[in-house]
Amino acid sequence: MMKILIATKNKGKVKEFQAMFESLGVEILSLADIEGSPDVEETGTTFEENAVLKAETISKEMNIPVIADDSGLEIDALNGKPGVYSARYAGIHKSDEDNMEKVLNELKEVKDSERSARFICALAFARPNEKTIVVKGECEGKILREKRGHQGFGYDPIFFVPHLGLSMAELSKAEKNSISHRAVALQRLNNLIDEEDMLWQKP
Ligand SMILES: O=P(O)(O)OP(=O)(O)OP(=O)(O)OC[C@H]1O[C@@H](n2cnc3c(O)ncnc32)[C@H](O)[C@@H]1O
Ligand SMILES: [Mg+2]
Repeated sequence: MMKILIATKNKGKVKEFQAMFESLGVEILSLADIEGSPDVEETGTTFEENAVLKAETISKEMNIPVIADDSGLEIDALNGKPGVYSARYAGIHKSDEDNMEKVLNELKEVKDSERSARFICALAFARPNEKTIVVKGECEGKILREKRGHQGFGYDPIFFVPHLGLSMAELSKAEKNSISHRAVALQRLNNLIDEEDMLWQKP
């Protein structure tokens, strides 16, 4: 079975990639499996830049193919914030809970009709001596007034998916992985790789 390293330390992302890659016959490793792996500083101003930075740094260092995910939440009433700062919105050492609380507080006075938001996921696939591929996926929704559900990770409990009538944290793993920003991006990456005739699974 082919193995791919996902350059992330986020356990929520790793679980979702493992589930989504299962059907492609690819085994997923993450930076959590590699002792002493470096923290790549996310200095980019876009999701794509940060994904490329993370993937290329680790791919060069280890000389293997690497996928990196840079993702986050864009809220229209906050002019796109927290955006690329989603992981550290409430501060560097703050938790998902703190981040959600900050968002809920900032949106206290915002009407239901103006609470539109989207999750964004940029994936970069970096390989030694090849051009890096970057794709982006989105998932549209609205910010709730309080947390709902216990599945998923990050901002999922405050993100409402209108066409399903549930929060992202109320969806089963399979449901989230069929509609999420990460699923859309991975599908796009898979299509590009098929076009390049470079299938995940080598014969
Ligand atoms: O950089 P790595 O090591 O991959 O891990 P990270 O957690 O720092 O990941 P990002 O820099 O991409 O920041 C993503 C932020 O957006 C949140 N996020 C990303 N995908 C999400 C999802 O599917 N559901 C809820 N929140 C998500 C996540 O909780 C983080 O706060
Ligand atoms: Mg990060």
